Amino acid sequence: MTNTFSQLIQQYKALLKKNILISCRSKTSILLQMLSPVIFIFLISAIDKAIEVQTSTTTQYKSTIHPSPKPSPPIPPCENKFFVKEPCYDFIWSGDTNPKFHTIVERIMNNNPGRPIPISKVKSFHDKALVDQWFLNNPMQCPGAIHFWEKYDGVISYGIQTNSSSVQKRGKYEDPNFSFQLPLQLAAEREIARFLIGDPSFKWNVFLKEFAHPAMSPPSAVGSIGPVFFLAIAMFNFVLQMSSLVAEKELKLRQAMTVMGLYDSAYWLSWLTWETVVTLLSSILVVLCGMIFQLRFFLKNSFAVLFFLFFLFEFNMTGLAFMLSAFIGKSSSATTVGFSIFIVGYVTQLVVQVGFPYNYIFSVTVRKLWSLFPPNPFAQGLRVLSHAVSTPEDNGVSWSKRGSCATNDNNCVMTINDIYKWLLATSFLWFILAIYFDNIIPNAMGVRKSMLYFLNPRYWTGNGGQKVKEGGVCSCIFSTRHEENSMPDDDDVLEEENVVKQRLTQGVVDANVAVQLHGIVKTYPGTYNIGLCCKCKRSAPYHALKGLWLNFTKDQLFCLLGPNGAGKTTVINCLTGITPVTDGDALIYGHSIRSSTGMSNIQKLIGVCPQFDILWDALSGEEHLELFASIKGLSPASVKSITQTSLAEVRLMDAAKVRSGSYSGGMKRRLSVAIALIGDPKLVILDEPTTGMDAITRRHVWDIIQSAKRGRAIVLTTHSMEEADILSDRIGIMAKGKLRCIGTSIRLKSRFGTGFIANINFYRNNNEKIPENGDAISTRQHEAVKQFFKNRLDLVPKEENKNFLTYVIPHEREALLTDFFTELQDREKEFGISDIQLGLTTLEEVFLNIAKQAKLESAAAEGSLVTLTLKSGESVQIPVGAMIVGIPGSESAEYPTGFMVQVHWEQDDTGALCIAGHSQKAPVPQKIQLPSSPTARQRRSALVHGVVIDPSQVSLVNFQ
Ligand SMILES: Nc1ncnc2c1ncn2[C@@H]1O[C@H](COP(=O)(O)OP(=O)(O)OP(=O)(O)O)[C@@H](O)[C@H]1O
Repeated sequence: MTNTFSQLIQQYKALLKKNILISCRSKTSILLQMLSPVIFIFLISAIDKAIEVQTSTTTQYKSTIHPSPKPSPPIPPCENKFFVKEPCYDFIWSGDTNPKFHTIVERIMNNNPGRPIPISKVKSFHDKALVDQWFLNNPMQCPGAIHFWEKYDGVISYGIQTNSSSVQKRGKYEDPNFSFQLPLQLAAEREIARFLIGDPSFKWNVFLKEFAHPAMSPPSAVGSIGPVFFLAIAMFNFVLQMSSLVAEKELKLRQAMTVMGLYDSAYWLSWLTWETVVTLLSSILVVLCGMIFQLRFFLKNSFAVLFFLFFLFEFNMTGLAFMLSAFIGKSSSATTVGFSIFIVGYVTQLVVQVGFPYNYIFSVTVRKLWSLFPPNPFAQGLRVLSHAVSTPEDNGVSWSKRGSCATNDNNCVMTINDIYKWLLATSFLWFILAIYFDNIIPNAMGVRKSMLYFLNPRYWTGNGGQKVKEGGVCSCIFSTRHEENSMPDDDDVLEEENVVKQRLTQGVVDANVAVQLHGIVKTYPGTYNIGLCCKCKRSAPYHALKGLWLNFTKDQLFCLLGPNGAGKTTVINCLTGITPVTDGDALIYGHSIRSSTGMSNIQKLIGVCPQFDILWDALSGEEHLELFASIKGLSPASVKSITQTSLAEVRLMDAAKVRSGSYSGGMKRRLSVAIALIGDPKLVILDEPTTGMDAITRRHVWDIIQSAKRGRAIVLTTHSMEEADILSDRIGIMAKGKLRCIGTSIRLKSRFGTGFIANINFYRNNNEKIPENGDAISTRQHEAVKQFFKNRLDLVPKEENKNFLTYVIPHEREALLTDFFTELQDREKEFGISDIQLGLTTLEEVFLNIAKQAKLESAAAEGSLVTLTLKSGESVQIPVGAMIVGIPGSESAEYPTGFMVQVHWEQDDTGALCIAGHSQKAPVPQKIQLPSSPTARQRRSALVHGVVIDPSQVSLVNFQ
C-alpha cells in the first residue's frame, strides 16, 4: 500500500513537471493567458472612461448642493432634433382663423430668446384635426404643435401636443419635455399674458432650477460588459486545457502511459494541480489589473472577495473543460466547443443582467438549474458586487460582509458567499463527472467501462471490477463468438498448442516461460449505429485472432511475422490491456490479462514500443525517459543516471535536450525503443521498432535488442525478414488471425521454403563470343550445365545471366544432391564453373509462401471465381487460388482423358491474388474423371468451369 502510494506520488510529480513543461513551452498560449486579463481590463477601463466623458454634460453624476437658477431655454431649431426629416418646422399651430392667435404666434416667433424663428419654420392650420392629419402624413418633420382657442371673449386657452418619449443617439438623450415642450409652453404663456394685458414688453422671466442632489456614480462598465469580458478571459484557459487533455487522448499518449503502469489518479491530479495554479495566477492578475486601471469595482470591493469570485469561476470552467474533454475525440474541436460555450455564455449572462432568474419571483429549482452553467452564477456575483459600488458612498463588499445582502438590495436571493459555495460544489461535480465519463465513453480503441462500474465493490478494492466493454454507449452492439475451432494445419503449431494446453491442464508452472497465450480470441464487435432517418447500420464483427496457443520463453526473442492485418498488433494490444480479449486468456509471469489486479501487475512488468511513435513534441528525449522512468517507479535517485545510460545506449546523447518534435523519424524510433527498455521490464514488446531507420542505425538497434534479451522475454513484430532472421530465437508467422507456422528460422526455411538455392558462377571466357542480347544468353558451357541439371534433377534455371545460373532445388530431390554436387564439383573445369553456392531459401520466401497459402485458403472459403485464359486461347472459370485445374470437354486424340494445367498465382500491391501464368498442358490421370459435357449453369454463363484437382493426385513433374 505504501509502495503504491509512493509510486503514485512519484508519478504525480513527474506528470506535473510534464504538464508545466508542455504548457510553458507553448509560448502563444502562455502569452494569451497572461495578456488576456491585461487587454480585457484595459478595454473595460477604456469603456468606463468613454461613459464618464459621455455623462460629463449632465449634473446627474456631479454633487449638486446649491443648484443655480437658469433662464428658461429658447425654442430650438427643428434641425437640432436627433431624428428629423427636412424640410422641418420648429412648431406648427392651429386656430389660424382667429387674428388674435396670429399676433400671439408672431410674438412667440419674434421674441424667441437668442433666435427669432423665421416664418418658413412655422406652419398654421385651421383646427386640431388638420394638425393630426399633417402629423400623420409628415412624420419626423416637426417636434410638436400648439393649439389655441377662445372659449369666451378674453379667455384664451391653449394646448401643446408633442411626443413625450425621450430618444437616444450616440449615447446622448433628448428629453422632449426640456428640449421642446417647456420652451414652447413658457413662450406661449408669456405672449398670451402680454397680449391680454396689452403690454407687449411686459417683463416675464421664468427661471428653472434642479433639485439639490448628491452625485450618482456613472454606470460601471464592469457591471454591464464585465461578465462577457471576464468570460472571454476564462475561455482562453478553457480551450487550452481542453485541447491538452484531448490531444493526449487523441495521440494515444495517455494510453502509452497507462500501458507502462500509470495510475489514473496521478494523471487527473497532476492536471488538476497545474490548472489550479494557472487559474490562481490568472485570477490574481485580473484583480490586480482592475486595481491598476483604477476601476471603482476593483478598488472598492475587497481584494479577497474579488479574488475568490474570479478564482472559483475559472476553477469551475476548468472542471467543465475536464468533463467536456471526455466527449471530444479531436483536439481541433476544442476551439469550436470553446467558441460555442462563449456564445451561449454571452447570451445567458445578458439574461442574468436583466434579472433572470436571481429574483424571488423565480423558483429555487429554476435558479439552481440556471446556475449549473458557470458563467451564470458568476454574472450574478458581478452584479451583486457592481451593485455594492453603484454610488460614491457605497464601500463595496468586504470579506466579512460576503455572507450578507446590501441593505438596498430587495432582490437578494444569492449572497457572494452563496455563489462561492455553489461554484465550489459544482466544480467538484464537474471533476467527478469528468472521471466518470472518461471511464464510460469509449477510448481511441473503442474500449470503455460499464455505465455502473462504480457500483461494483471490487472496483474500489482494486480486486477486479475493471471489466471493460467495447463500442459506444448508445450503439447497439452485437458480438458473436468465434465458433471456428479447427485444429491447426501445421504440426509444429499443433505441437506448441498441445504443450501449452498440457501445461495448463496439469497446472505445470515453467519458470522459463514468460508469457503463455491460452487460446486468445479477439473479435472486434460489429455495431448497429443509428444513421440518417433512424436507419440501423450494421457492421459485421471481425475475428482478428482465432485462438492462439503460444509460449514466449525468457531470455528469448519471439518474432511475430505476418502480412498486414494478420493480427500482430491485436496480440500486442491484448497483452498490454489496450483491448480486452474476447475469449481465452494470457498469463504474463503468472498474471492474467483478464483480471484487473493481474493487468496492473503486468503493466509494471512490461515495456512497450508501439507501432507508431507516441511522443510529446514539446518534450526532449531526456524528459521523455525521465517521465517514463518515474511512471515505472524507478527510485527518484536513480532516474537521472538510468536516463543518461538509456540515452547513450540509443545514441541520443547529443540530442538529449532537443525537443522530440524536431527529431528525425529514426531518432524518434530509437527514443521509443529506449522508453520500452527503461525500468528493466521483464517483458518487452516491440512493434516494428526499426521502421524508418537507416541501415547503420538499424544494426545498432539490433545490437541493443540482442543484448536486451538477457533476463527478459522480448516479443517483436516486424516486416523486415532480415531483422527477424538475425534477432529471433523463434518465429511465428500469422495470417488471418491464426498462427500458420512456428519454429526457428532454419526450421521454417527448411519446412516451408521451396527447397535449396544453388548459384553456379562461371569464369569469364574472353575468347568465347557472348551475345550482346542479355535475353538470349546461351553459351556452350551454360548449355552443358543446364543439360546436366535437367538430366540429373529434372530442373530448369530460375534465373540466368552470362555470369551465373540460379536453381531452386525442391526438397524432394534432397536425396540426389550429395552425388549430384560431387559430380558437379568434379566437372567444374569442364563446365567453366568458378564457384558453387548452396543455401536454404530465404525467410522472405517462407513468409510469402505462408501469406499466399492463407490468401488461397480464404479465397477458396469465399468461393470467388476468376477467368483463366489459356495460351491456346480458351477461357475457363476457376476458383481463386486453385493450383491444378482440369479443363472439361478437352478430350482429344492427344489427350484422351482431357488435359489439366498448373496455375501460378501472385499477389498484387493490395495483397489480392491474381493469375501470374500457367504451365504447359498435361494429360489428366486416368483415375480422375472430368465432366464430359458442360453443366446447365456453365451453358448459361457460356464459360467453361475448370475442375479443381487435388495436387496429391498428380505428379507435378508432368507440368515441366
Ligand atoms: N478496433 C478495431 N475494430 C475493428 N477491426 C479492427 C480493429 N483493430 C484492428 N482491426 C482489424 O483486425 C485485423 C488485425 O489488425 P492488426 O492491426 O492486429 O494487424 P497487424 O498484423 O498488426 O497489421 P500491420 O502489419 O499492418 O500492423 C485487421 O483486419 C484490422 O482491420
